[in-house]
Amino acid sequence: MDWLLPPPAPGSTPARALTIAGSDSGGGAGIQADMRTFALTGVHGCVAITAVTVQNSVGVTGVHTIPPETVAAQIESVVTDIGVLAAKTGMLASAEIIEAVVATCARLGIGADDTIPLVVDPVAASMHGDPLLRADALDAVREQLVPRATLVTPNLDEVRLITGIEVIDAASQRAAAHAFLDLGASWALIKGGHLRESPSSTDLLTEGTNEHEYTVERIATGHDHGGGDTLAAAITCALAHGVNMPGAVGYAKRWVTECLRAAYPLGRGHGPVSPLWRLGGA
Ligand SMILES: Nc1ncnc2c1ncn2[C@@H]1O[C@H](COP(=O)(O)OP(=O)(O)O)[C@@H](O)[C@H]1O
Ligand SMILES: Cc1ncc(COP(=O)(O)O)c(N)n1
Repeated sequence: MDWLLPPPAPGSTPARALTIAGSDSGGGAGIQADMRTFALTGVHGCVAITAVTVQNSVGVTGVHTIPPETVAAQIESVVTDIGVLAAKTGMLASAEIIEAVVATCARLGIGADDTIPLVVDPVAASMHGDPLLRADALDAVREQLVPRATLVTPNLDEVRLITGIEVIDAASQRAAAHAFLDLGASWALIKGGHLRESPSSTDLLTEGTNEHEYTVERIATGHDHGGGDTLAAAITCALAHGVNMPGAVGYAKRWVTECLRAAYPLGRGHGPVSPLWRLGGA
């Protein structure tokens, strides 16, 4: 495991990262997935909660959004005191919350090259198909959130929703990446996990000039809840450690692949990908 990020020395202040996302009461996705990956990577995680979801392994039965000014205040509070080296967004729930997050990030130098990298996972729905973003928030995603992103990490359903592009092969995956760059993201990572009939899963990263492909043989598991969050959280950790973008994505792919291998059943539905493999159980 010589590819892992170095752990902090005991008692020293670790790298800090911020997640701006929703809470998953089932503990597999959202804020909880991010904090699992942050902690097991040796990164101190700060949080700005955008929504409380009532969620278990079967689905989402309730969403209670946090007032946008409280979301903004959480970000401001931790960034101005604790200081973060990278940040990510997950479920942002509404156009009002997106506007508050983008304005606060702009003021604090998060994203769009103001030095603190911002990873945007444009979460629209849970894996069960339950909505996590209001339909009228898509314009705010396109016009405000994506242009702030140092990196945007959509899955193929989010690509279709945000750009209208149906990814079916390498050419349409490339077109999707360029559509996100045209919207204003600095880098785009188009995840291939949803091409379920393919024997491998390929993610494509580009900033418009260079392309990087990350291919992993498809792991057979019904337990992949929180996979996208875990990938984006691991990228955020690597960026907080100063790794460059292609290296950070390479690191995160190895991380999420181990987490997919270690995924476990939970409840009556889909279990989570698991960073608990890091604890080294037999
Ligand atoms: N069965 C699988 N085997 C290997 N890698 C996978 C598998 N499913 C998803 N991945 C990878 O996990 C990450 C999350 O992917 P994806 O499922 O596309 O997004 P999301 O979790 O946001 O829906 C990506 O890096 C993807 O390539
Ligand atoms: C609070 C929250 N954030 C994100 C997801 C997406 O994760 P998944 O696609 O695995 O359901 C989720 N289900 N809940």
